This record gives sequence, C-alpha cells and structure tokens, in this order.
Amino acid sequence: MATSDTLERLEATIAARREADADSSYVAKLHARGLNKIAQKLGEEATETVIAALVEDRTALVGEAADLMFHLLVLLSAKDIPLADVLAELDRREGVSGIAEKASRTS
Ligand SMILES: N=c1c2ncn([C@@H]3O[C@H](COP(=O)(O)OP(=O)(O)OP(=O)(O)O)[C@@H](O)[C@H]3O)c2ncn1[C@@H]1O[C@H](COP(=O)(O)O)[C@@H](O)[C@H]1O
Repeated sequence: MATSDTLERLEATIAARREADADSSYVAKLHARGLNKIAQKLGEEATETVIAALVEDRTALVGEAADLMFHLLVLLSAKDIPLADVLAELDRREGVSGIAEKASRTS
C-alpha cells in the first residue's frame, strides 16, 4: 500500500537521477533545462489537476495529482529543500490548529 514512504522513496529516486543522462532520465532532463522549466511544468500540472477535478474525471484526477506531486518533489529537489522540511511544517500547523481548537473549547 502507498504511504508517505512512497514520497520519501520518490524523493530519493529524484535525488539519484538528477545527474543522470538527460536522454534516459526525465528527472535529469528537467534539471538540465533549469528551474524556470521545472516551475513551468509544476504550474501546468496544477492547472491540469484543477481541470480534472472540475470535469469530475476521477481517473484523470488521480493521474494529474500524481503528476503534480512528482513535479513538486522535482522542484523541491532543485531548490535543495528536503521533503522532511515540508512535512515538518505540516506537522507544526497540525499542532498550531490543535492548540487553537483547545483554546476555543476552554474560552
Ligand atoms: N513519477 C514520475 C513521473 N510522473 C510523470 N513523469 C513524466 O513526466 C512527463 C510529463 O509529460 P509531458 O508531456 O508533460 O512532458 P514532456 O513532453 O516530456 O515535456 P515538455 O514537452 O513539457 O517540455 C512524462 O515524460 C512522464 O513520463 C514522470 N517521470 C518520472 N517519474 C518517477 O521518477 C523516477 C525517475 O525517472 P527517470 O528520471 O525518467 O529515470 C521514475 O522511476 C518514476 O518513479
């Protein structure tokens, strides 16, 4: 079953493929084309994800969401930001929202 380990494995694969031959690796090809291209691809995948959601095509939405998450990991890799930093930020917000909820219950 896919878990957050899936994203961690994919992050490691992307890191390992960054310097590969651009003819045989899509990750290497994207990195060779630079940050602007990676950012452009992420924007395109975000738009395609939104469209798939709005036309209510479940299969397409799952595929586009996978493309979006993959390209986000490529962008984070290009900026040398570990996935763990993003997950830690989500954990931090979970804690913050828990504190806000408790505060509203006691006031
Ligand atoms: N998850 C993915 C993944 N999702 C999407 N894609 C690629 O993303 C591309 C998107 O297609 P597009 O038509 O939008 O892109 P394009 O035509 O290549 O580029 P442009 O014309 O936009 O410049 C396709 O080539 C897909 O194969 C991916 N390529 C790789 N991975 C993972 O990355 C790993 C390493 O891949 P390589 O670097 O190719 O070894 C693989 O084992 C997979 O786990």
